[in-house]
Amino acid sequence: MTAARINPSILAADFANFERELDRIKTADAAHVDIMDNHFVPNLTFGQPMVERLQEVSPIPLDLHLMIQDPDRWAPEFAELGVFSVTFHLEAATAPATLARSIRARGARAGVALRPGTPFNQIEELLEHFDQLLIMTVEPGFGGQKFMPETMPKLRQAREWARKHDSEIWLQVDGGVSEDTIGMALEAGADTFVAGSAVFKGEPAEEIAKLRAIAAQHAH
Ligand SMILES: O=C(CO)[C@H](O)[C@H](O)COP(=O)(O)O
Ligand SMILES: [Fe+2]
Repeated sequence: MTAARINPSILAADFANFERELDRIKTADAAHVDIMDNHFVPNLTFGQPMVERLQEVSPIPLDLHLMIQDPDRWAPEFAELGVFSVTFHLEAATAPATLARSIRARGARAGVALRPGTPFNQIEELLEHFDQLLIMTVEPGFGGQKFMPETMPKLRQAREWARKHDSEIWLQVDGGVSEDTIGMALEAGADTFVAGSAVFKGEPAEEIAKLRAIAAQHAH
């Protein structure tokens, strides 16, 4: 497996200083941007003008996590902004495979996310259309929640699927990822790690390096 990717979530950053905060995580692989619409989840964050500006100032690629209703309508517009990846929730989408094609056609990687309660078999048949699968390890909506180990069997199923299909799909986990929990997700087959509070609780560059070091140990 290639080296683990660490994507800090700017949901845990200082909202008054995004340019500076993005600079503090420049050693990461991508900045994870949580888009919430106060309908799909009970929280509200950023819209397109904000993403457009983040895209201009960020030294690293943007990894968008859309926690919104009607992604069929909005995800292509976000992809249009030139971001690295756009992930929408399966539970909110009407035509997931068509949407994946439309995201890719705009030059972004297409991702699909599953809530903790959504089983793997609901995405299995469609997974070949995606570049990345996001397995939520908390209920989407808020940072700082506790990692749910009960989502690990689903991650194992996804890793097994990738092996069987000789697929290079990235398997991402998001929610409660820290020095204490990243090992569990690595063992279950994740290769991309979103961490908000764990990165911004201290000096981000140091916290990113710690997570990378743990991942490197697991690789051997
Ligand atoms: O999608 C999310 C919440 O819905 C965030 O990306 C996630 O919660 C990251 O925060 P933390 O690492 O603090 O759990
Ligand atoms: Fe997220």
